[in-house]
Amino acid sequence: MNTRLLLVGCGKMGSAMLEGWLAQGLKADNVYIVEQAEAAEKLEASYGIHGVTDVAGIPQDFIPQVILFAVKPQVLPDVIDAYKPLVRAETVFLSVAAGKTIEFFASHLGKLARIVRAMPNTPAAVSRGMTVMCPTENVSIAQRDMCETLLATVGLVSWVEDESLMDAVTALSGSGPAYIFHLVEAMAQAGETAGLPADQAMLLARQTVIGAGFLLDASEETAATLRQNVTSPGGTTAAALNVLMDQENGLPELMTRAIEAARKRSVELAS
Ligand SMILES: NC(=O)C1=CN([C@@H]2O[C@H](COP(=O)(O)OP(=O)(O)OC[C@H]3O[C@@H](n4cnc5c(N)ncnc54)[C@H](O)[C@@H]3O)[C@@H](O)[C@H]2O)C=CC1
Ligand SMILES: O=C(O)[C@@H]1CCC=N1
Repeated sequence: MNTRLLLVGCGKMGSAMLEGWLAQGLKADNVYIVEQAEAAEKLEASYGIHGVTDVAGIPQDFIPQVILFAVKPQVLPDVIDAYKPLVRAETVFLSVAAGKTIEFFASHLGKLARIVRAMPNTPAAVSRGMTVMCPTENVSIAQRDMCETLLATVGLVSWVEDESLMDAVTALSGSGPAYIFHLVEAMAQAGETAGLPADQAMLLARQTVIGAGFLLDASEETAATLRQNVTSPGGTTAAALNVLMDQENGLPELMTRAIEAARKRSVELAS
């Protein structure tokens, strides 16, 4: 956790990873963050990290091993060119921006830039993230290992060689936490419709999703077996699952449409 890190953008995703890394012992002194003035000051005050508002604020003798872009995909074209002077063999450019391709980074930073396109998710803040990465060929094994070590401290890591799969990854695990939070909202709403007071319905929905997640994590059984363990033949769960698992209008069909919409949006964000 002694990686020299330059983090560009520290909003919801950047701070989720940063909180996870600091909790795991990343030395604040090894981190520079480029952010807007107010955010940079807050980061300095709360974490003792070097916050700057511009690449020009980074000392010449700070040679980052990783430059992590965590700004919105839409602002990257205005931001990226300022980092071209930092291209060096010992520096990996790691991007978490949805949709932004390796070709986009190479076209701005040049062919010598070592680039890893990554897709994390916000549970990284509690070290339960899922990150998928895709490297350029010039990224050394040691640099792949360094990126993997960094992201593995805040969750699980997986790699893909085929970059086009990053759109599906983004749609599944990148956006996925939002689907689960919406599931909590939908269950609470349905509980209210079934007659429960709003705050009690939310308590039950939250704890059921949290408990199911913990059980899934602790158990060696598949999700299908854990589902079957709840389902008594002819009982209440079977009645609900008849609705949720309906071939035409059930959750699998709805989820397929939702994930396809997210995947298509990821493709669009490339341009
Ligand atoms: N929020 C999420 O769950 C996930 C987000 N991502 C990706 O992470 C990136 C950031 O997303 P969020 O954190 O959600 O957005 P955000 O809006 O919370 O954070 C972006 C940050 O960039 C800062 N910023 C804007 N212009 C800047 C500049 N010129 N230099 C430095 N910082 C600047 C903003 O002040 C803001 O704090 C996006 O590319 C998104 O696709 C990836 C995976 C999951
Ligand atoms: O919604 C987005 O575009 C980003 C990428 C994955 C999660 N949040």
